[in-house]
Amino acid sequence: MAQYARGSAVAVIRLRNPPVNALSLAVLQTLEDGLKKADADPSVKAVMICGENGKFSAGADIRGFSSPKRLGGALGPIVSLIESSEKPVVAAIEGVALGGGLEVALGCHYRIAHVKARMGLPEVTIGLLPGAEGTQRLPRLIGVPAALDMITTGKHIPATEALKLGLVDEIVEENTIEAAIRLANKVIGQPLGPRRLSLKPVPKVPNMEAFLDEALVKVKRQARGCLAPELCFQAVRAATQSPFAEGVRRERELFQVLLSSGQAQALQYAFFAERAVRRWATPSGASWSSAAPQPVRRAAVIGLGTMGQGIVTSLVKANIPLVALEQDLENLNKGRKAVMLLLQREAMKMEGGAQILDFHNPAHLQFTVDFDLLRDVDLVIEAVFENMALKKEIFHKLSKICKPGALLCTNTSALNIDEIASATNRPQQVIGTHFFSPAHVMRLLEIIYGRHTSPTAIATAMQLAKALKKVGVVVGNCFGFVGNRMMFPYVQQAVFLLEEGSRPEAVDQVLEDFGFKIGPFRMSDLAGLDVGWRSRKDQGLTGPSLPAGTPARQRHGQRYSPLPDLLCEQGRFGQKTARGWYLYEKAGGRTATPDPWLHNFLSQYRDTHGIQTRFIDQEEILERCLFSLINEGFAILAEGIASGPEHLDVIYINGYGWPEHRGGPMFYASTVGLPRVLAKLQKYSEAHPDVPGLRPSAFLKKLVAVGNPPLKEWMSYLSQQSSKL
Ligand SMILES: CC(C)(COP(=O)(O)OP(=O)(O)OC[C@H]1O[C@@H](n2cnc3c(N)ncnc32)[C@H](O)[C@@H]1OP(=O)(O)O)[C@@H](O)C(=O)NCCC(=O)NCCSC(=O)/C=C/CCCCCCCCCCCCC(=O)O
Repeated sequence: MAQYARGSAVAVIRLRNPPVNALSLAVLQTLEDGLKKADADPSVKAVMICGENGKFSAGADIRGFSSPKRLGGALGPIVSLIESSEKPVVAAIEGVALGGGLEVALGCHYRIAHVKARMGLPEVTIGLLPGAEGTQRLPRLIGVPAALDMITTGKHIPATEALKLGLVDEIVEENTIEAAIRLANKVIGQPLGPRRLSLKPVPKVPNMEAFLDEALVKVKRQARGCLAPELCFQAVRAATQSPFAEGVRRERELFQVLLSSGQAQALQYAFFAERAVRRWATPSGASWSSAAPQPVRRAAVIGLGTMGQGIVTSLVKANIPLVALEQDLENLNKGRKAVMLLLQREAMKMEGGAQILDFHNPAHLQFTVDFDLLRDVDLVIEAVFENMALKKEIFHKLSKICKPGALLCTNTSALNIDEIASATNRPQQVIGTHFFSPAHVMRLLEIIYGRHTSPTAIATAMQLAKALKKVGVVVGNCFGFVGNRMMFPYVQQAVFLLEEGSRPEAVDQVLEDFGFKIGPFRMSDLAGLDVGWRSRKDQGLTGPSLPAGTPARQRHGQRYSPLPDLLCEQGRFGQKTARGWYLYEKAGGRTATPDPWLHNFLSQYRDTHGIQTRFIDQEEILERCLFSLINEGFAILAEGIASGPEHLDVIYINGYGWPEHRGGPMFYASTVGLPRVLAKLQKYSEAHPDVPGLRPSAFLKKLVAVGNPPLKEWMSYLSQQSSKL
């Protein structure tokens, strides 16, 4: 609702819809009523619009977009109504003014903001554009380059930047509402024409067309198949080419295109999924609603390799004092140097960074080789390399040294949390925290509870994720947890496709065209082929422990491809050795070039194993890779490793470069239709009976049998059926 109050010559309209004053139809109705009332009341000389509880508005109620009938172009005409008011209207912006909220403010004649307020038009991030005339007013106010940047990226800007851009007239450090009322009183009677943005011309940019053409190339490159950025661009371009009213018509057309696109639904699903996973629960009944986190006043990181360096950087950025520990002085000095470099780079990106990131102060960041300094920390993150024996040794030591309440976290991408916990005297305080590389950049934190992990430990790890500005997703303990477990069959299919006739660049291209940031082979070259090789050796799948006489392309009766092992045996570890699935310009180089040596090697390999090379089309590449990954997702849900499909989707979007406009793998499966996913898996499984990853999961079959229910109902079928699965 919006609340109308009139105590003086200034009428106050307060947007009110907790927690973020989203603009529902009811809020809009009362806003409209308030404006009309103020207009009709001769004692009212000016109007001030603000939001309840220190927040202006986070924009249109996103949940309303799922029933487009009800939207009916509701907001644009109200923004016009504000602008055409004969009495000055002042927006008092506190907290956030986002999307439709900022568009309301753009309709006002004056905008005054609190210094801590943030503003933005983030519609593009939920697959839309600012459809309440924002694409036409913003360029008129702050110019095309700045408006394009805000509208096509959706970034939030602080009030100080908004002032520099001319988006607000004034910023205040104290009471914004009082300041806005003062301003409203001051401007009573002043001409409003120059304050009406729809009447202003779009400021000229020298060589506007060339500027726009260049901007479009950049927008398209960054969009990677997502429609909204380009349509946002087109709406702004319309502002530069047409009068206001025509630009608004164009904006509406483009808005409707986006609203009915599947992409907007996927992105809005992703928005709510990210919030839904905060409400974690485990099969034993522990949950966010009853578990309280314990404070983390001081932390420690063990191991200053690539992961440890990123984790330390993240903790410093979150202002958590910490001790960084290495096994010896040589590694400590190497690690310290790398961390300092990372922190300097991060500080340069931040306004006032060097002061904010106080990393030269040993009270905030201390480097040591002395385990004893870990006695009084509240939380330890072990980030040494993936070796069970080493990790157990460290945890055994930690359980002797650390104070009783300290939480012991292991950064692992696959190892058994229970086994690591068994080395301690406090398994209830051991938890997996799987960071993604680079750890100070990637948003995902997979949080893995073991058999004995306490609800407090989970709540504390989730709280840590929040402090680090990461998305924490709580999952159960199994090999590879959720993310990597789903990745195994995907990568396996990619390699099988090479055996059968494809090439790395063809497979990568299909998956990158689908929207992945990087295809499986480029990804593998980046991560280093030796990582998987070491793990396969540990599992006895290759290397000296492989029993003599094991067939080259079979393990435990299942199809196995030795191709990645053969590359490693040739010293081809990917980017670090300048050769892997591709060729690179130098060791550590980034530019992947298809490698004739590899093509030849693949042909010889097929000849050796009597494999007939065949042409594999894009559809088969996409389906085999994606559907096997999705199939594993259904198995994970059935086993209770994750409490809902949203968890899997949030993990894939934030940790594995899954295109957000496709909503995550499980959402994607729901849009393809589960019967189709099942039919395709059945087809491929019949063709490859020795590949368990293609054998449809019982849960998927069940969902198809009950009539392909919507994703939000999937888990209810699991509880009815779990005993029969
Ligand atoms: C920065 C935030 C605002 C706050 O972040 P944070 O403090 O971390 O809190 P969160 O956990 O993110 O959010 C708290 C809860 O609030 C929910 N939320 C947040 N924003 C919205 C929203 N816009 N709509 C609905 N719900 C919202 C959030 O889900 C949390 O609840 P829960 O935990 O999930 O239960 C941050 O939240 C943020 O960035 N929000 C999104 C901002 C955004 O994207 N805004 C743009 C929205 S689109 C828009 O404005 C488009 C305008 C174009 C034209 C529109 C024309 C039609 C308008 C009419 C609308 C009619 C709707 C009909 C519905 C009806 O009446 O029934």
